[in-house]
Amino acid sequence: EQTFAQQIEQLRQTLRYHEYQYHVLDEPKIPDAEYDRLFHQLKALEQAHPEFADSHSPTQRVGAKPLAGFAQVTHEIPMLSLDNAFSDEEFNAFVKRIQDRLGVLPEPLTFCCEPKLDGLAVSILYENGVLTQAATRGDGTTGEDITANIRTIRNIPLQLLTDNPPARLEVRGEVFMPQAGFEKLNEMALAKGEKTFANPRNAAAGSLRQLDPKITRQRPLMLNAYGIGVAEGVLLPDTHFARLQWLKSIGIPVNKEIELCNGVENVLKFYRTMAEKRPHLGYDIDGTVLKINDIALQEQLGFISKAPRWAIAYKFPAQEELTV
Ligand SMILES: Cc1c[n+]2nc(N)[nH]c2nc1OC(C)C
Repeated sequence: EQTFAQQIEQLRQTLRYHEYQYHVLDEPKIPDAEYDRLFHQLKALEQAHPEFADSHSPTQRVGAKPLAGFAQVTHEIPMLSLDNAFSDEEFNAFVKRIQDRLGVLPEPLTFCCEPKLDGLAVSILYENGVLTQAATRGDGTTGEDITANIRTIRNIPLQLLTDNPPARLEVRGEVFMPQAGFEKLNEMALAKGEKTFANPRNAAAGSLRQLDPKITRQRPLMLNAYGIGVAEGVLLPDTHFARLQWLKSIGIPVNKEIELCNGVENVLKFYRTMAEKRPHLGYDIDGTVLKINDIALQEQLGFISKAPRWAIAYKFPAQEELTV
């Protein structure tokens, strides 16, 4: 016979596990209806036993009341932008600059290749495994505190799925709105005579800038992590790809198109493959981000004033503006 505290704790663990299977592994183990039943069972138990309230419970996604404004957050590590390439020649020139700078290079040079999601870059801080703060990129140094809104995004865990979480871990990634959700949102806005959004990126930005988390919660937003900022109390893997795999293992969603490419030819093949996949992904991307995978090499290369020397966004030609 379980105590109420044990029932509540067990339901919280079960729901976190199923959120991970669904949102991170894309391998749900139970039907959505069963998940909903467990969720409402936990909600009822927590309401009946407020002495066991816990702000990190999977039920605690919607902030209390609307904010009057957004507080400012200073990024401990600046969130820099990326240098762009618009042709193979420009990408090759990027690689040549790296070769000139590093002199001897591992052969082949391994790149971690990622789709560049067309959303908003955010920073999410977990302290001792629980989500404590989230901010927009802002100007790279200072962003807006959007913690309450980030907490409403279903594929962002409120608690990391690990028994020994880092003291502090800053996850960096892109919040975006899938195309299907964007079209549904605009249909509803039209039906209600409200303003529609020009594209999913604007819809994501508008949804994250809502002062009322109850509105943000109704918007179909998702996160895909692409990097780590601050990390304390944990020994991180020594390649970028392994770091992303580690993030995924502790419950952080990472885009499934990301792959390692050895040598420039394979990187350019990845770029062309992503260009072909682009119309069928179900979300907007505006190019790829191609990063030196080895962290030691990244640190040797460092950053130009505003962007890293070790990464470049190879963008697609601007898509003809879709008239919504
Ligand atoms: C600004 C940015 C944006 N993106 N998007 C991806 N996929 N990776 C990535 N990395 C970024 O910056 C790091 C290279 C520092």
